[in-house]
Amino acid sequence: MRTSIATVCLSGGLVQKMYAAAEAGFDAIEIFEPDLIAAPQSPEEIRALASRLGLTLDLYQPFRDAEGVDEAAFGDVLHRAEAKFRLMQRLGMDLMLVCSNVGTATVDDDEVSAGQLRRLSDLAATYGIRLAYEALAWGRFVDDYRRSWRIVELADHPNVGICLDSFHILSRGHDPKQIEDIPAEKIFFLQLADAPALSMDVLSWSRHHRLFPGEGSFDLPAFLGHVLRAGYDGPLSLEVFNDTFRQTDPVRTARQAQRSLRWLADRTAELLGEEAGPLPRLPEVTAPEAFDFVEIKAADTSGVEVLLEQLGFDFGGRHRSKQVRLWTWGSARVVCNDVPSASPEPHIAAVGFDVADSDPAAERAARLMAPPVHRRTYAGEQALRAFTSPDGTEVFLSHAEDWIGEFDGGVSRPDGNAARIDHVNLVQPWHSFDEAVLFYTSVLSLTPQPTQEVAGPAGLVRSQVMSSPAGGVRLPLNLLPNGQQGQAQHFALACRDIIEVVAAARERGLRPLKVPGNYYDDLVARFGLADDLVATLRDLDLLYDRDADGEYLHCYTETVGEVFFELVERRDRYDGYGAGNAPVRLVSQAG
Ligand SMILES: O=C(O)c1ccc(O)c(O)c1
Ligand SMILES: [Mg+2]
Repeated sequence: MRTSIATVCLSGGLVQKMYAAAEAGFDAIEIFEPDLIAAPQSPEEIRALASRLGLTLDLYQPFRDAEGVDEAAFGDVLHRAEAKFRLMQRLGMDLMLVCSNVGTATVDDDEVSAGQLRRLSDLAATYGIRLAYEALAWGRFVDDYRRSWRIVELADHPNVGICLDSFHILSRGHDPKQIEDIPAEKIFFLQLADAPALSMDVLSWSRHHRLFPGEGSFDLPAFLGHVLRAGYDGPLSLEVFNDTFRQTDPVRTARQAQRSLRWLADRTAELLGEEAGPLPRLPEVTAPEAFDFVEIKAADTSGVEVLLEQLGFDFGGRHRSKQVRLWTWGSARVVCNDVPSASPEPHIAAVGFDVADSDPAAERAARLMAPPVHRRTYAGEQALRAFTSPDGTEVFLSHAEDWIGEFDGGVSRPDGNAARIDHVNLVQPWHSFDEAVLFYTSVLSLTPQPTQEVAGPAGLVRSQVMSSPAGGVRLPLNLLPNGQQGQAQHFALACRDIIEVVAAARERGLRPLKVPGNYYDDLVARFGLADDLVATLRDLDLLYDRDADGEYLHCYTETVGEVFFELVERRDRYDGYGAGNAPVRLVSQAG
């Protein structure tokens, strides 16, 4: 599998982009013309650098407004093209992308467009250059790959084929299955991009919001499956126009891009089975169905430990060699760590996921270029496998049975209300939110749920949950408004009877986050709950939600440093997070 990336995906100057692409292991790049024009290096220097870096220059793009024009205008097109063919010769390149006319087309006639592409191909052939014709989703007349293919077929020239771009096809809802009817030798190039589901004009969607495969909501494995079934064996090239990636570290973006292709190849191979050919597979990992532990770090974790005890956790002992203490409540395990770290404030530093088999899971993470975490272990201690996620939280692949004996704690008291970790909510920096979605999708096989937005007093909070098929692991990723980062990560503990748990916790001194009276008046109006239930909710500062699947009762603790806790009780098959209550929480927390 040859991998390629368009320079438009990365920030920086052309040379910087090339170093980043090479560093991330790409075989090739597409040169996006504005990058070359702005570069201080000559085409010969760029060519030599590519060769030194082991990159091939696979596509020069884009050449615009070539076809569907009147004869006078077409003379100018040939003139403009010839200058580009000369430039491509200096670069040592032989494939140019011609995108469907968006600006100057006046003739809506396939025969005319085909004739012009044929003449352009004749000229290209004299320079040893081939043309890949791409239907842009907003093309003036040609905005559908089936039409661009018909025109290429009519042009009937060995130097013209088509370029397929997943964005233009999937954003318009065009059926990609008919790609299989195109002869492989006529698919000259393949560009891949994902995108979030948005309802907006396709041009703005394409120029600002494209994502790497696995980060959005297009079905890229199915799409690539059709292209490979057609027999395409050229490079898989990423072409992602994205406002965030244009301003973040190109080396990191390029690695993220390479990770996305490795994930995509694996998913497509899975889908195609025998037909997949030489697509590289990743070691298989079944999504974890339980959290193993959460680690909280702080210069002083005592405030957190007081809260844990009030909630109902038992002290699970000190670690044999490390300065960490364990707290347990049912299958919920929290490790408190006083070792100095990035922030002195209490924060979630690590999350352990109970994966069925940690060796292949770790091998898979390594193949996906997840940075490994090294922690000192002593003789007789379990060397746990861990990787750093994009936001810096360490992700452990672990089983409590393997490490719990390293703590000197006693047995927890029996508790009919024993909790388990229901979800862990991690705040994401704005520049790595999409990368985090791909990280958890690819490394842990979690599935992204639809994005939600919640209004808080300081701005909108964007939230996307990554979850396992049976809902045992739920990982809401939150993007906070500007200036609110570094605040308010939390994890939720699910119990059987929250009313009993909160009443007991209050006896131990817990003060849940205060909920305003207006909220309970509204609950009565919305759900018509019985008076005594509303009185209990009000008394205990419990929040409530209900949908067709069941009910959700929950409450929050106050925030200590950067963390707070949530208690939840899911009734029946309720699968949400009380999103409607989030504005109330956010205002209370802003206090
Ligand atoms: O947005 C554009 O103009 C544009 C240019 C070249 C492409 O390959 C493409 O998909 C979009
Ligand atoms: Mg394209």
